[in-house]
Amino acid sequence: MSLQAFLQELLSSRTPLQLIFIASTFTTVAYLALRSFTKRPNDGIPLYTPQGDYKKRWSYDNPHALQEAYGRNRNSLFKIWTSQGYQLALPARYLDELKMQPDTKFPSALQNFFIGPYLWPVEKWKLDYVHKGLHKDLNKHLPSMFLDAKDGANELIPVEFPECKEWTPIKVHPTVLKLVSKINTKLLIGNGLEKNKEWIDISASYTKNIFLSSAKLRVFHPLLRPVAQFFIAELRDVWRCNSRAKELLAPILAEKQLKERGQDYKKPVDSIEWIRDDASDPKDKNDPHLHAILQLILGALSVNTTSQLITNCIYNLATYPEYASLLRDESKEMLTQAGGEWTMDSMGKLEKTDSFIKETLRHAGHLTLTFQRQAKKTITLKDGTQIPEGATVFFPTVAANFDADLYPNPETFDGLRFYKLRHASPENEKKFQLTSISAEQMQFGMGRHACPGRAIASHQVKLILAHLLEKYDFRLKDGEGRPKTVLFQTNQFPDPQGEILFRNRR
Ligand code: HEM
Repeated sequence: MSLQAFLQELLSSRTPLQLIFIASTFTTVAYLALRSFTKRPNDGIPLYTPQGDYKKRWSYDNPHALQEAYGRNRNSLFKIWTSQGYQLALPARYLDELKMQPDTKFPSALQNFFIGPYLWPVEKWKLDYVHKGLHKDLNKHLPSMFLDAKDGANELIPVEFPECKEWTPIKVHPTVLKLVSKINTKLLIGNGLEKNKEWIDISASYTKNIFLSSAKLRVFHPLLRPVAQFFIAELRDVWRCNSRAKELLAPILAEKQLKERGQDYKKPVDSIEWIRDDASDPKDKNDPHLHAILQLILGALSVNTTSQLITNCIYNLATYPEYASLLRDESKEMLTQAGGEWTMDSMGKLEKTDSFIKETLRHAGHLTLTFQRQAKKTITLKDGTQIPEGATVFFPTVAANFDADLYPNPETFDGLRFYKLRHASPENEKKFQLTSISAEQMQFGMGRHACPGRAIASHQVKLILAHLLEKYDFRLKDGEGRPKTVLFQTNQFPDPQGEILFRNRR
């Protein structure tokens, strides 16, 4: 009998008095459990509590709450209440010392953030195959990935974006999400899966469901989650997608095994192969259940991040029309120089476009904090400061992004901000590119677990923007401002319903 059926049976056969007893016992246990969950650890690290209703602010005003906290404590470690319990915010000066700490001491806390065991029923360490495979192989194969991304953009943009003879409203985020979902499936998995509508639908909806499932699970104390999980609709959807993805990947894995026995076999370049190569447990190599979960996680890390950035860029092109012609001219010039075909080299010359995208990411990155790590052992820093065993730490990226000492007039959208910084001195050339990482530029994290996909993401965003700029003019709808940014906890999403007017260029 399933747990849900058991609970229904239990409740339906009780008298009203017994039901009152069960309900009050459950409430008391939940109350005591929640109290223990929100108890502040006594570790001597100063606590900062943002003004007003700080719990509500964490969920709905997170960027400003973090900016306020950072403004008062930017040079020291401080503790802050988060929806995952108390965590430690790092000052920028500790990042260099911490960035390459080994996983045995200081692993990424991304899995904890998602409360992985409820979403992904596999041994926890096996989820590491994703980032290990990508760090090792993705950038090695960047040239062939770039060709796939280029072909994908050429072929699919005309399919996903309509002809617009007159000004036509387009819901930007769902359109871009579908496009990126197809291109990423083509370049990361291939094997025809990019043409499978069901896979594309799963890949496009998975991220939303894993975020919502973990946000809802977090409301419950860990002791209550084994029961609560069955009542979360989005989590049931995650399980359904996991098992459907397994069925869709099984024939691809079977075909791979068959083909590799052939004499002229040439191993294809795709992320399934990178994971198969790295699988230290031989039975994982062809396990469709494990591969399904790993591919869905990879999709979640790559599809939504990239499509949110492209959506925000389009919102900004419509809001600040002065940039459209500037970027269009740049892209026309570089494409002509390259003989009419984009190459990785010519993409690298799109310096103004690179700056515009980076400024968009500074203003509206998908996460307000990055570099989330968990101390498995107490870490003593060079200045004697201790990060206690078990503590989760993060860097308040959104606060650094709006720090006036780092970025003058931080609220102003200056699409050429990083272009100007890049040309301020010869040694700045490499420091202020979209994919550059430093304590002032933490949108892709830092160190051992910094985003391995940022180079391909950068190419993809530029390719898609160059195509769209060549084909369309953009503007906001009459009387409307830029579509808003939706905030929830540490996430910032471009309005998924936002519409922009597109018109074929004349
Ligand atoms: C605009 C697009 C993207 C943004 C803003 C972004 C941002 C991030 C951030 C903030 C992290 C955590 C870094 C840290 O904790 O230090 C991360 C991790 C990761 N990203 Fe990206 N990402 C993007 C695109 C991609 C793409 C296209 C891929 C794959 C092709 C990808 C694969 C990954 C993986 C595998 C990790 C985990 C790395 C690890 O734990 O070692 N990302 N990304």
